[in-house]
Amino acid sequence: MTEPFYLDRSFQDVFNKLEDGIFIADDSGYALWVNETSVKQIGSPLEEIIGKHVTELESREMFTPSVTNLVLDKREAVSSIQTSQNRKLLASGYLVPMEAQRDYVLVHVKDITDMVRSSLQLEKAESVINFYVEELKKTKEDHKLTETEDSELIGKSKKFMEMKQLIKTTAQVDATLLIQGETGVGKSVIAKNIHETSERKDRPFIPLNCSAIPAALLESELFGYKKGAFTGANAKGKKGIVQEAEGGTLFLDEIGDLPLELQPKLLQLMQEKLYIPVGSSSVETTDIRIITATNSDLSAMVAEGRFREDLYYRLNVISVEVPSLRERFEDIPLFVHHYMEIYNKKYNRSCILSNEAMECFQNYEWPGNIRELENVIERAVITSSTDLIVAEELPDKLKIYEEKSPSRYVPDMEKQSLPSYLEDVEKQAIIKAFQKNGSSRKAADALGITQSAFMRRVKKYNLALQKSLSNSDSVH
Ligand SMILES: Nc1ncnc2c1ncn2[C@@H]1O[C@H](COP(=O)(O)OP(=O)(O)OP(=O)(O)O)[C@@H](O)[C@H]1O
Repeated sequence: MTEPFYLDRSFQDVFNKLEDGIFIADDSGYALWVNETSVKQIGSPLEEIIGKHVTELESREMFTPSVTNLVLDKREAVSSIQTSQNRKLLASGYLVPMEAQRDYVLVHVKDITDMVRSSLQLEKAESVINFYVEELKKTKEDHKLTETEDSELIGKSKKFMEMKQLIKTTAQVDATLLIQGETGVGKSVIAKNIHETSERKDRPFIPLNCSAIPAALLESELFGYKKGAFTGANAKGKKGIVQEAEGGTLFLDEIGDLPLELQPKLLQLMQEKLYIPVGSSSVETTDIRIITATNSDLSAMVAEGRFREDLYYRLNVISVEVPSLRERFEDIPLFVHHYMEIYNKKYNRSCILSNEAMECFQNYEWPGNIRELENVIERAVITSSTDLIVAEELPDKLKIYEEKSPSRYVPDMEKQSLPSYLEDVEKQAIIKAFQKNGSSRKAADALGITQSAFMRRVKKYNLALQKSLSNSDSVH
């Protein structure tokens, strides 16, 4: 039985104005008084609440769990998340001790549905953000995989070291530079390296491939245009890359493809640091360093009247000849290791080249130079059926080599440590013995080691062994 409960009228008014629910029960758990918000939260008329035991209200699914019961059980303040009418409520119950009367329980109930929803949305948003951050990291890594680190110029051969010394010196002086060399030797990488080691390194490096842009558009691409310069032009006009490169370096690749009619304008830019945007009558000044590159024979083009002589001499203040890969064959293993590491990581493999395959790399002429070598390695890592890439798996063009010609392959102990070189040799021996003998026991016999020693090494190097290239039985 509930005793009559008296709550001062002014308290009732205050409690009824609250946006949070107030629920008062006696010390046996019978509801004595609730404010208007609480009635709405419970979702039942007042007469179905007052005088009822909280266990009954709970069993009629007006709310669950009952915080009043929890307070009465523990005889201390309790907070709990309640569910009522599919909403989430934070209910905090307090035992209020009374001197003259029986104690009672006061429960303060805050609707936190929207907060929970936004925190869930926040969680979701966070997980989406995390997903994109991870994807971005991966993309960055992939990007790093194919783009050599700017400052990293691979090569230790004498020819390459001499060239490196020259570019180191020229980076410091602000002179115009012409980089010459076959396709894929690294002219663009060198231009960027020069910029990044020069005093202009904090300003933009803007590359433009003269052969990639139609001759008619090249002038506006270089110098920009004023509004209304020609039909189809952007109404506001457009900045040229000369302006974008201000203070930095403009790298003009394939300069041999610069149309004859534009050549005087480039000469004016180089000599007087002046240019006129298309459709403009005013002359602009600029402060940029110009580096150009070509794989054409510019002096022959001059002789044939296809390139202006004065511009040729102006461009060629300092000339850097980048050696072809066949002129620096000692560097081939460095590039092989470099790209093998990159593509093993990218395709989750642990491939190595057999000595014969490395010989093929060393004996091939590489007309496409480093770019071609990179492509061959990527293809081999993708297509090789075992971790040992053998000569037979290489493209036909590489397989044509004189069996009897002395090998040019000398392991580079500066790039590869002795233990890592010996590991490569051991891996090769294991893979080959298995391919030849078809079982781990016979392969171990052939190598003069026990079968368990053989298997230990297979495990150590994580090798996926196959009997032959066409046989897919693997050891594990
Ligand atoms: N010394 C080097 N060290 C590391 N990577 C290099 C080096 N030289 C070239 N590469 C790589 O070789 C590839 C070709 O280089 P790059 O594009 O600079 O050649 P290029 O001479 O400018 O070619 P093209 O004449 O066809 O424009 C790139 O992937 C580049 O990262």
